[in-house]
This record gives sequence, C-alpha cells and structure tokens, in this order.
Amino acid sequence: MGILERIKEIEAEMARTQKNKATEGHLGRLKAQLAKLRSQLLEPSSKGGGKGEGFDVGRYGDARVALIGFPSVGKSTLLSRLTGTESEAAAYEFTTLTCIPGVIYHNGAKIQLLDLPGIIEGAAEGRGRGRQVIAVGKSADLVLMVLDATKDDSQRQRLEAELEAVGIRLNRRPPNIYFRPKKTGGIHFNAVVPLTRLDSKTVQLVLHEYKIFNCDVVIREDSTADDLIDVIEGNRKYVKCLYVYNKIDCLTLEQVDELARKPHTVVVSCHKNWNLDTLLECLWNDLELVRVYTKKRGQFPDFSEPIVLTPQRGDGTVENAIKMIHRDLMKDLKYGIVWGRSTKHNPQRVGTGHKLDDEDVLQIVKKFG
Ligand SMILES: Nc1nc2c(ncn2[C@@H]2O[C@H](COP(=O)(O)OP(=O)(O)OP(=O)(O)O)[C@@H](O)[C@H]2O)c(=O)[nH]1
Ligand SMILES: [K+]
Ligand SMILES: [Mg+2]
Repeated sequence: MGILERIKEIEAEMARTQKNKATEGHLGRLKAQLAKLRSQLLEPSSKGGGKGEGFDVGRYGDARVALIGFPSVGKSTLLSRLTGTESEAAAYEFTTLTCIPGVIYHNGAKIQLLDLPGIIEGAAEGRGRGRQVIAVGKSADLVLMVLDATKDDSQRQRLEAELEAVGIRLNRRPPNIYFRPKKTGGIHFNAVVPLTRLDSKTVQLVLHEYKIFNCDVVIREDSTADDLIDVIEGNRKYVKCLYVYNKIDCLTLEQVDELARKPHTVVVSCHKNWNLDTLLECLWNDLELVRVYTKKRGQFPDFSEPIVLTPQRGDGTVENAIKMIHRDLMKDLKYGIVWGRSTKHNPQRVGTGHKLDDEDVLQIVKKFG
C-alpha cells in the first residue's frame, strides 16, 4: 500500500474513533503514525520530490514573505501593487505557475515578496504544485495568507489545515516540552504542570510508535499529543502569518467590518488600492525587523544603509549586528557604543550580548586603534 492510501486509512480510522478518555491513547498513536507518514511524504527522496523548476528563487533582502492562497484570490495582483514587479493576473485559476519574486522597499529595509501558484486542497499530499509552494512557504519569515473576501470563510480553515499537515505552525510558539533521546535508562516522563489533555499512557504509546524506549521528557505546559509529536518530529516550522482578505470592494461595509475584527487580519482591495498602507504597516510590525545604523568615531551615523536584524537571524544582539558587517570583526572588538531606545543612557558602552532596538545607532570600538 502506498503512503497516501495509508494516510487515508488512518484518517478514516481517526474519524471513526470516538473521542474520550478511553480512546485517548489509541488516538495519540494514530496521530503519531499519521505524522510519520506525512514526514516520509515530504522527504525530498520520495517520488515527485525535489525543488521543481521555477521555484528555486534565492533569498534577497532582509526578510522573505510568501503569498499563499487558493487560486484567483488576487496574490499576483497584490504582488504587482506592493512591488515594482508585474506578475500576470487573470480571471482564470492557475495563472501563476512558478515562484515570482518582487521586492518591497519600506522604512529603509528590503523585503522579498514571493508570488506563488494557487494551492489546492490535497497540496499537503503533493497535489498540484503543493509541495513546491509549501517548501517556499517554509522558507519564509512570514506568510501572507491571501483570502477572497467574497468567498465562504471555510477557505481559511481549509488552507490552515493544509499547512498544518505539512508541519507549518502559524502564529504559534514551539511547545514548551523538553525532549532528549538517550541510549539507555528507559523513559523518564515528568510534567511540571497538571496535564488535562494528555496522560502518561498516551505519552508512552506515542514514544513507542517512534520506537523510542529511552529518553527524558519534561512537559512544562498543558500540552496535547500533537504538541509532543511536533517536538519528537523536530522539523516543524513556526511561521508568522498575516491573513489578507482581498476584494473587499465587492462587500458591504458590515461584512468588511466583521472580517476586519479577526485577529492577525487585514482587509484590502487591490483593485481600489484600499488599505494597502495598513497592510504594509502590519507586515512591518509582524516582521519585527531591527534596523541598526552604524557610525564611525567623530562622524555622523550612516542612515542610508541600516544593518537589518530579523528574529530568524537570532536575537538582535550587538554580536549578531557585528557579524553582519563582517565575520571577522568580532575578534577585534573591544566594546560597542550605542545610542537609542535599547540603552538607559545615551550613549552607553555595551557588550556583545546587548540587545539592540529598532533604529539604534552603533559605534564599534576595536582593540587596537
Ligand atoms: N473585485 C476585485 N477583484 C480583484 C481584486 N484583486 C484581484 N482581483 C481579480 O481577481 C482575479 C484573480 O487575480 P490574480 O491576481 O490572478 O489571482 P491569483 O491569486 O494570483 O491567481 P492564481 O495565480 O491563478 O492562483 C483577477 O481577475 C483580478 O483582476 C480586487 O481587489 N477586487
Ligand atoms: K488567477
Ligand atoms: Mg497568480
């Protein structure tokens, strides 16, 4: 039996199984089986894998944002509006067939925006160009999930389910679970908070499903079996997501108002150019970029070309900023001098671990000279 059929079979069994205390362990084991099969499916070696022609776009700029959505929701129209790049838009589905990069220039930073083909249901199982689209989505710092405001809102859940199935976790933090496999010693399982959604039998069953018989597990929050599986699989991608409802020119004011109240959501009309500035502002805030201006002794700071740190490049520490200027600069460093919001006094001497804030100015003092 192929992987896809096995996935279908397990999903069917899960649907048949009533959810209660007695079936918790069984369901946990089925979830682990499902997660393992999906991992196999996404391995590059499995059939139909590989990056695929037209998707191998290099990283550019300070952050990478992917446009993900069902066909004809307006992804390409949005790319053309926000960047200088024209990506073909048309009334028929699957107008876009490859990854089309554009660049947003905003607040002195360069944000790479990637237009992608529309996703269809079953993308997680490799339908359409799902696999390639998902690979690009995983490589992004943020996903703009583009939705058609004129369509039924189940589109959002369906799309989320597709991304969930391939290990993309939207707007979530990694579970607070410590997990360490060992050579011997059996399973040591500990929970430091009361667990209302997971019992020790389920933990055992999930671990056995992965053939793990020796390990330490410490659960530090009220986790589920899915959380535990995410930690064992270890390859989950925690990506920020902003939901963009496009085509609000076709809705009533009441309908627009209702959509706009959802969390992490922006409503826009690409045709009418409505609210695109708000979209940029939300995108900017969510990316949490830290711009650092460098300054030489006795000179004004260079405000034209900031060093841009992202949460994905590690914390916005002085060390990370210096490494972005030059790999070798760290060994010559004596200390830094910083002006800005991150310091108590201006200026202030700082060490390499000091966390910089957006728009700080940094002067590097070297050991010799
Ligand atoms: N009414 C309305 N239509 C829009 C808006 N933005 C885009 N469209 C239309 O929606 C259709 C699809 O737009 P595209 O930009 O091609 O959508 P897409 O998501 O890139 O589509 P695929 O590449 O096929 O997945 C086109 O006919 C656009 O003119 C909008 O703000 N309002
Ligand atoms: K289209
Ligand atoms: Mg398109």
